[in-house]
Amino acid sequence: MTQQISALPASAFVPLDELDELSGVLGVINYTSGAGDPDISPGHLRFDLHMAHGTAEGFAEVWTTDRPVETGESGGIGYAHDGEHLLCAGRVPPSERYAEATRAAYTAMLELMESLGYQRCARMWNFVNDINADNADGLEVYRDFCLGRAEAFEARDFSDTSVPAATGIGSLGGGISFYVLASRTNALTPIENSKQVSAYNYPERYGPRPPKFARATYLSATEDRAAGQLYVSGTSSIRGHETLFAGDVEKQTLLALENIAHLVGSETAADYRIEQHNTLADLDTIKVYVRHREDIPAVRRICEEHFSPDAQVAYLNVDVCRADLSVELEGIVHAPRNEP
Ligand SMILES: C=C(O[C@@H]1C=C(C(=O)O)C=C[C@H]1O)C(=O)O
Repeated sequence: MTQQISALPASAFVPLDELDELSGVLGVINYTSGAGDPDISPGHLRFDLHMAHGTAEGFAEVWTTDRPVETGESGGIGYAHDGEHLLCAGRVPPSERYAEATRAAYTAMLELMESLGYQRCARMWNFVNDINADNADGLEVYRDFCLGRAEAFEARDFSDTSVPAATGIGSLGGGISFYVLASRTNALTPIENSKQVSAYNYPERYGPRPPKFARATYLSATEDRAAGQLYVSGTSSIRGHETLFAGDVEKQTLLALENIAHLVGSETAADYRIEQHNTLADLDTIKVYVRHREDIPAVRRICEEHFSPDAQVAYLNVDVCRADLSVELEGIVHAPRNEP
């Protein structure tokens, strides 16, 4: 049903012990048992995130390309690019306060994107250790991170409607690790969910500066509005701007899925002149973040009722950006459905 289009980014999940057999690699993001700094010594970007409680539950997200890859490092940001897509990564070490270092690291990354000519920022992932803990000033670490990120985007003249799709999720160590996918020429459409307040418009009660991200982005290599890819941000049990069903992981999972179904579905697509009619069964390379390990079987059961049996799905036991959220999901619609 699906086919890969080489002008668009390609990614798949690969077991950690099968990484030797890869070719044509732009980047390998290891969801593994320890964090590291970005590494370009393999001739592609390699980045370790502390997202697994042991290597047995880890996996690698591998980005491939059929073009030659160049790598480099600038201001602590490691990168790999192939002339059309850039993957870059950075890390803010564990600290008592994060806003300033986050602003600096994000600014370095946005400057790098500009200097290399990859300004269409499609997707960002942010992994925040102790995300719900207070920093040294009593501000929640996630809110502290959001403050620095917002300042960096503003300093680089990113308007709210040009911020990427993103994930901001807990991690098990390493401070704040982040990586980004940006494009040189492909058309990028940021997408919002009409059932949710845009994150960048959240009221101040969620923190001094709102989280700057789009609910999804649509990336297309041609004029054909049916042929693009859809990057779905981390999505949770939020309607309007409020958390619903705190303490009920099953209801939270169902509402998060409903949010994604609406975001990828026909009604939203029509609003953005996207000629696709996706359902949850079109989502792939899905990550499901579950706060309490004991909830994973129930969440998995609900997910399996909605996703394609062919979809790659990874379950990670980490904290979520609001203390009252137990679950969050993200994924990519890699290629369009053939039927109208
Ligand atoms: C779950 C939400 O936000 C989370 C935090 C994000 C961030 O700060 O980059 C992005 C998506 C989600 O991972 C939400 O606000 O709906």
